[in-house]
Amino acid sequence: MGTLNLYKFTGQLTEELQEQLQNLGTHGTTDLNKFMRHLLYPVTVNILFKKGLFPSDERKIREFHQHFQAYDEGFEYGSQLPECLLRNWSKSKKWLLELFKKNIPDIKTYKSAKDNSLTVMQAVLDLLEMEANEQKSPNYGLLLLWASLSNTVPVAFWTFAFVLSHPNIHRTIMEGISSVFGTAGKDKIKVSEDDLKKLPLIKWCILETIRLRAPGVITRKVLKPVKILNYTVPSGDLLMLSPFWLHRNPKYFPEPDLFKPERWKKANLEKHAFLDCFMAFGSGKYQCPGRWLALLEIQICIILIFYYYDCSLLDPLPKQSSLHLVGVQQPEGRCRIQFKQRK
Ligand code: HEM
Repeated sequence: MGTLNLYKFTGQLTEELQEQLQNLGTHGTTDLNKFMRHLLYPVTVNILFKKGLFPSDERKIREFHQHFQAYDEGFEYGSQLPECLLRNWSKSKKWLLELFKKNIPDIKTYKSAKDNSLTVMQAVLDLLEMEANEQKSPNYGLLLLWASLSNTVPVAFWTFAFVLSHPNIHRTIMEGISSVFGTAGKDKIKVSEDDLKKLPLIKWCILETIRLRAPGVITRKVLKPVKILNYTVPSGDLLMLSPFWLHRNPKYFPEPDLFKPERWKKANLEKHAFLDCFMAFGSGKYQCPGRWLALLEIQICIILIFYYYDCSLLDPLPKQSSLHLVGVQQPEGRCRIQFKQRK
């Protein structure tokens, strides 16, 4: 998932996203959060684990959504409290673990029809086999599933909502997409690394969204006493850093509360460097390994939606919920969009 292999995902992501968008129909009104889940759950699962792992049967899709959402919503408490206190959360966790237990043999032997490359989960399974730790495979599967969906879906939601609530930015993005891919049509398009480079505003919008909706805290347990200024923090204590508040410091991000994608012009994104003090993906050894894939997935998602559909927001930009400290901020209340296929 590093930057070297990243663009090998471009074709797959474009195809999977187009497949899902075909189910959307020609026009309609829908809840934006639900829309993003229906688009990104199958795409992410089919790419990271194996094509076809995401169910195609209506009832099973509903079951997956219900259990993943219950697991995601309860994660902060569920990962710390005894499971007997959180029956529903525990039930959904077991359901998801069972899904992986059942499918791991198929994931292991899966071969892509196009090339022989491994999926991300296959690479994880190989490592577990080398470490003779295979009994933990379903748990790693669930970790990868949660890490890949729990932040990417709300970031895609917010990016879309921010762009639609800034008409000038929306217009510039639409013009950019038309200049690269031609006027809208119903035909499938291919998205290349070069095309993405011609549309930097989309990437800036995603990063600006992540800056504004960054995780509340990132935590580390102190293993050896550490001196910070005049304090010595003893081992066993927890040290926390808040990307959310750091990103609101005007010293590092002038006019921090405004959605200003153009501030990302200064970042050397070609060299894969973010702006100084941008900490939404953590830092150091345990920095998010999926960060470049997440950006790529959301970029392509935005390009395709705007290429095929004219969209508008039917509700004001929702507030962010203050319930979650871990992970990016979730929206509070409904936010509907209207979409109509472009001719
Ligand atoms: C915009 C979307 C995303 C955001 C904001 C995000 C953010 C984060 C953060 C803050 C961490 C903790 C870093 C630390 O402790 O220093 C993390 C860890 C992780 N992320 Fe992401 N992430 C995103 C998308 C993804 C995706 C798409 C994947 C998988 C393909 C992924 C896989 C992981 C994994 C496996 C870890 C655990 C790393 C470890 O503990 O060594 N993330 N992410």
